[in-house]
Amino acid sequence: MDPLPTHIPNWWDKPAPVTIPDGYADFVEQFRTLQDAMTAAAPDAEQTRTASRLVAELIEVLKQSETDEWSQLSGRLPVPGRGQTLIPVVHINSETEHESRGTVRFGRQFLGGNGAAHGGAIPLMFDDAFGRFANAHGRAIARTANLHIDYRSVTPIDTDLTVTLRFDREEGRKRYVTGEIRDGDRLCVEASGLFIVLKPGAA
Ligand SMILES: CCCCCCCCCCCC(=O)SCCNC(=O)CCNC(=O)[C@H](O)C(C)(C)COP(=O)(O)OP(=O)(O)OC[C@H]1O[C@@H](n2cnc3c(N)ncnc32)[C@H](O)[C@@H]1OP(=O)(O)O
Repeated sequence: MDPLPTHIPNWWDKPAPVTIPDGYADFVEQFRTLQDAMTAAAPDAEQTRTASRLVAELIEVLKQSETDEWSQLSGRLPVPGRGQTLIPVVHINSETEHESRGTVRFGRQFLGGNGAAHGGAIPLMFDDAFGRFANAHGRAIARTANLHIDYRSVTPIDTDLTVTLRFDREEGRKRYVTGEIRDGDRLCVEASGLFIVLKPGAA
């Protein structure tokens, strides 16, 4: 068994504190709604031109504050989903160092087909949720080594689903986590992941 490193100098240490402007969390949520609306829409030519012009304006506004990875707001915010508009948001309702319980709702942007969530959105959700949980509660920083997903039944979009994550065990630098998604009592997904604590100096 590898000894745990005593210090983990890595990219997690790099970001400087940021100031989150008023309204930023609402903007992030609006952006997610935009992605859902985009997916659900069937605009005519006039609506397409209008939407395209407005998105071009939005891009121009955001590019005015373009910055490097260590100064951007997305990905490190104390708002649901850390301001990551690509990732399905898990809202945590209760958490201990061993178990985390919450909800997720796959919006229209995550549609795979026929009302079911896209099979790729589900591991994306678990990688982020497991990653946050495996690194929480004072644990040293670890990265995903593997992720296993069993699609037990259809995961519906636009439905509040329960998410459970469990920190199963730690063996040296290896952390094993498991999880599931349920629609009511019905099991939709079972997942497991291996996270490995970075070696000293690993980037
Ligand atoms: C607060 C912040 C909030 C932050 C909130 C954050 C939320 C976002 C989180 C997202 C998380 C990610 O997506 S992270 C990005 C996706 N992951 C990556 O890019 C990782 C790429 N891979 C790597 O960097 C590396 O392979 C590592 C770090 C995973 C492991 O490399 P290493 O450190 O050199 O480890 P190594 O010595 O080879 O192996 C150590 C032990 O693990 C085993 N091992 C290694 N890889 C595997 C594997 N895939 N499957 C099984 N076992 C494995 C080895 O056999 C060995 O076992 P034994 O001989 O000791 O028994």
